[in-house]
Amino acid sequence: MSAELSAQVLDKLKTLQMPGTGKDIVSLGLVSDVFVSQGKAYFSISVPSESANSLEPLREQAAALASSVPGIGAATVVLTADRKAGAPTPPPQAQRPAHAHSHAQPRAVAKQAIPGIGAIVAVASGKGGVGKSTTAVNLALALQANGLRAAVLDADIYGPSLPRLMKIAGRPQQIDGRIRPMENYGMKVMSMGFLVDEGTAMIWRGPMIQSALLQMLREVAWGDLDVLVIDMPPGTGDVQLTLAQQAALAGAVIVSTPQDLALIDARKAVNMFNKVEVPILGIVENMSHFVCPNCGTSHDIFGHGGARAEAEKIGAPFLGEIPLDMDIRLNSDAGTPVVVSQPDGPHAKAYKEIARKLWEGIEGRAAPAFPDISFE
Ligand SMILES: Nc1ncnc2c1ncn2[C@@H]1O[C@H](COP(=O)(O)OP(=O)(O)OP(=O)(O)O)[C@@H](O)[C@H]1O
Repeated sequence: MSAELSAQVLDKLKTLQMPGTGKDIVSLGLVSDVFVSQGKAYFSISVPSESANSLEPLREQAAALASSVPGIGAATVVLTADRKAGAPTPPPQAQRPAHAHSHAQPRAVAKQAIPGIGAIVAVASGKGGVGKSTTAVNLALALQANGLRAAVLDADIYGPSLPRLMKIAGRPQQIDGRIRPMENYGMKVMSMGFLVDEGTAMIWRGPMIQSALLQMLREVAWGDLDVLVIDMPPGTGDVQLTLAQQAALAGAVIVSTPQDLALIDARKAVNMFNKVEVPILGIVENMSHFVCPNCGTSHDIFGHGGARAEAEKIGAPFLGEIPLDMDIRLNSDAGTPVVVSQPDGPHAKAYKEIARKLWEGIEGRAAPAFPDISFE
C-alpha cells in the first residue's frame, strides 16, 4: 500500500519542473525515495545549495502535490544539497534564511511525555566536531550494557551520522501505521539519515526541521524504553532550543573537549538548557587526553581537566572523561562502537561508568519530572 502511494507521489512530482531546466524534478533525479507512513509522505529534493532560498516555492509546490494524492494527508519535504567530500557541516545558524526568527524566545510549552519512554536524554555540544555523536552512541550502548532498555534518535539533521556509526543501511518499514525504528547491536535507532541519502546535507529552515524531529520522536514505534538518547544537532540555535523545549527531556548531557574555546561553547549549551529549565545531567570531557598508539602512554596535551573544572563551576555533575584514542575513532568510523566491539576494554568501561552515573542522576530526578508515564 505504501509502495503504491509512493509511486503515486512520484507520478505527481513528474509534473513539477525544476526552474530553468525545462525538465521535471523526477526525471532529473532530484527526488529521493518517497517514504510514506501514516498518511504522510517524506522525501527530499536535491538542489544546488546557493539556490536553496529561491527554491522554497518549489518545495511548497512539491509538498502540495504530494498531499493531493488520495490517502496522503500531509508531506514533509526538505531541500538537500550534495555536500562536497570533506566539506564541513555548515553551522545551523548559517542555514537559516534572513527572514527566520532572529532568536526564539523561551515560551511556556506543554511538554508531553511519550508513553512507554521512561526518560529522554539529550546529548548536546556547543559546537560541532567534539565527538558528540560518538559519545551519544557509546553512551546509549553503555546504558544498554548496564541492563537498561535504551534506544537512540539522531536529531543531528545537518549531518546525520548514526546510520554510519551504528552500521545500519536501508529504509525503515511501517508497523501498525507507525515507523519501525532500525536496529543493530540490539538497539533501536532512528535517523533522518534513513530517509534521505547519505552525503546530502539538510539546508532547510528551522521550523520544518523541528516538526520533522518531533514527528520522529512521536511517530516512531519505540516500544517500551527506559531511556531514549537524542544525539542533538551541534550548536545552540533555534532548532536546538525548541527541541530542548518541546521534547520533555529528563535532562541534557553536554560533551566538550577540554580546550578553552570548546568550553566557552559548552557554557553556551548549558545556558541554552537553563533557559528552558532542562536540567544538566552532567558534562563529559571527550578527547580528554591523548593515548599514544605506539606505547599506550597518556599525554595531557589538551589541558585535560578543563571540563571537570567547568562542571564544578556551574554546579553540574562531572560524568567522566574519554581519551583521544585511535581505537575509538577507528571503531566509531567503522560502525563498530567500542562499547560493543571491545566490551571488556578500558573505553567501554569508561562509557559504562559514565552511563551508571548518568542513570543515577536521572533516577534522582525522573519521578517528579514524569508524573504521566504510562507503561504498557
Ligand atoms: N574520544 C575520541 N578519540 C578519538 N577520536 C574521536 C573521539 N571522539 C570522537 N572521535 C572522532 O572525532 C570525529 C568527530 O566525532 P563525532 O562525529 O562524534 O563528533 P560530533 O561532535 O558529533 O561532530 P558533528 O557535530 O560534526 O556531528 C569522528 O571521526 C570520531 O571518530
